[in-house]
Amino acid sequence: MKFTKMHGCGNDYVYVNCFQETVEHPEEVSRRISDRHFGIGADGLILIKPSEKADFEMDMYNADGSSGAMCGNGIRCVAKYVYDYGLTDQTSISVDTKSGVKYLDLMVKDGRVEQVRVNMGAPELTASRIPVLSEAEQVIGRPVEIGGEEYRYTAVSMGNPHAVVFVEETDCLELEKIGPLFEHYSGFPDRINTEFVKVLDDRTVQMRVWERGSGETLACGTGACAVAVAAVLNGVVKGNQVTVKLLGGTLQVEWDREKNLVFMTGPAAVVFDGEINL
Ligand SMILES: N[C@H](CCC[C@H](N)C(=O)O)C(=O)O
Repeated sequence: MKFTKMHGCGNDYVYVNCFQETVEHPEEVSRRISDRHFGIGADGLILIKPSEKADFEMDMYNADGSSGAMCGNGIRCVAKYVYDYGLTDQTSISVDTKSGVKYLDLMVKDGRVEQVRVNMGAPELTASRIPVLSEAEQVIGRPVEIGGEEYRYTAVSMGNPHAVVFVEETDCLELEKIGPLFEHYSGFPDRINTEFVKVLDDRTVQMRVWERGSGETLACGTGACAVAVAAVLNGVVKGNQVTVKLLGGTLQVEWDREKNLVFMTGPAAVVFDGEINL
């Protein structure tokens, strides 16, 4: 199977051009190739497919083989792939995902995509639709006890579920301990992606993330969007543009309140092309 290894802010996936390749049992393939010792090493697998509804389709799998409904860093890399590898010459494209069709603007320099701006759609705040179990209609800064500790979290879906927790410090967090406790908490029926966020100033936050199905990653695009929405809702930033610093890079997120649309802008990079016998 031919593949291209790419990353968005260090959130790295194996990309397969399914206009040319056929991938049987993608869940199993994702588990195998994601292993950083016995496989290629990645946070998961992303298939780039033809689509009836959009210019392309993104079919994303986490490292544990579970299907991901949306992937912010991944969709920026899909945009870079289809332009740089000649599947399109358009700089505005649409990509269908399990969370609907997304619209992207590609910023090209010397014939290659450097940055991508993604219309990530509207944030979902209704608890039952995220889903999180809560007696409240929306979960904004509400208490939850997980692993014997109390946290305050804000629940946001960007097509996939997120729990955003504001903390004093992120560096000292033992994510490998608390991450799985959040991911598998009974109050999150479909599991959840969890972001731990430190506010740096009234426009900037830094975050770490424990991703559903992949563990700690260096960045999470949908997570950065959920964090920006949660920061505005909790009043910890001014305005509606947030700079989100992640371990692997920085994303710019804007929540257009009139249109209720979230826009994420960030980089995408190719690491190498390869071929693997599965
Ligand atoms: N782990 C996520 C999918 C990948 C999201 C993340 N890598 C991003 O950039 O948005 C989930 O199961 O919902």
